[in-house]
Amino acid sequence: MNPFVKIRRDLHQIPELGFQEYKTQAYLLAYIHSLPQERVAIKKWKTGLFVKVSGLNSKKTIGYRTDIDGLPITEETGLPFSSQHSEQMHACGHDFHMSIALGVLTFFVENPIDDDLLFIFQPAEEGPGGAEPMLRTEEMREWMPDMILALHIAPEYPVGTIAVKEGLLFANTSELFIDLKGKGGHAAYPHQTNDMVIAACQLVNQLQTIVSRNVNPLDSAVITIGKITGGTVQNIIAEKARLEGTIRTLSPESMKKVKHRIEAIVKGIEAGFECEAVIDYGSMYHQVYNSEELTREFINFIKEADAVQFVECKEAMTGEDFGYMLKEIPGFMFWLGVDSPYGLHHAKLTPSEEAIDVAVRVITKYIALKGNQS
Ligand SMILES: CC(=O)N[C@@H](CCC[C@H](N)C(=O)O)C(=O)O
Repeated sequence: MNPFVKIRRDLHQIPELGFQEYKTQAYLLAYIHSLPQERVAIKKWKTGLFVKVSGLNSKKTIGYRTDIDGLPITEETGLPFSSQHSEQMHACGHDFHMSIALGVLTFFVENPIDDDLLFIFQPAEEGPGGAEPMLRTEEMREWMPDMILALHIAPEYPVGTIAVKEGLLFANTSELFIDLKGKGGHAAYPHQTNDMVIAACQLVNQLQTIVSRNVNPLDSAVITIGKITGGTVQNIIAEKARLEGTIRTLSPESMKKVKHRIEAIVKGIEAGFECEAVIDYGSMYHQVYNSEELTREFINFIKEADAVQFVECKEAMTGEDFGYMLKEIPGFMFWLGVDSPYGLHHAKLTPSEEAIDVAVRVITKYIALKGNQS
């Protein structure tokens, strides 16, 4: 078995949520320590890692970033190497991202190039976000890359496909939490209460009018409420309810407008139901904007490469805190085809492991080309 497929399977069994990636960090460290150490320097940051591989005659540093956290999902793949952690799963491919990063890292430890390489193993991509605080660290300042790249698995594309575009690739995101508090009471006396289950239902419906009525149809936005909680038991009218969701927009300006509308609608619910509402926007991610020049060059490289097909994709409403890194460092993110019948964030996501070797080969070739140019 390809050693990086084995690594993917090991990591798949130990998914951990943002900033709790202790076993993952220990696994990554044990593997990296097993490599020849002459050119390797490691710095821990919370549950993440910075790993520098020194070049032979460095003029610049090339960064490669992988995320390392899992999601709160109960796995339903039935795979023999399924998650051993209850209600946690690598359902967004970060096990793939990490094994590919280790494959690339191993190659350059064994085959050094001119330039230095910085591998960033970043916690908490699914939330609350590790990229922005990592950027502010002394370690990052000291080892700041001159360019950076990252990938994300794409279940909808076949293995051997790389999909990318110049400019905007992923949306601006903001989490959304709304707490409603009214007056609970006996199920048979609704006239004496302010029912927060009804308020929450109304609010969800009204929030969905923002995208259809307030956002320019030629622009795009998404408001998804992924979780509703409220009430205590079937014959008590709920005093409290909570909505948890996320907002996606194609520009920071649209994000402001959507939030303004959310606040107006929530005020209306407060007035209409005589209840209190508190909005919390949680964490926000800057859009992923690919450097035109580097992406164009990468696309030309892919077009020439054996065993990979280039697909020019459209922007997606997914979010990625890698956007913060791209705000400060020229670079790009791309989609790697992994051909899964179930999509990202699904309990049955089963990406094809053949994509791991494809990715390691293509990325090492690209980095070798860039890192021997000085
Ligand atoms: C690639 C991907 O799926 N990323 C996540 C990022 C989530 C950020 C945050 N927790 C939010 O929901 O706004 C995504 O859901 O797009």
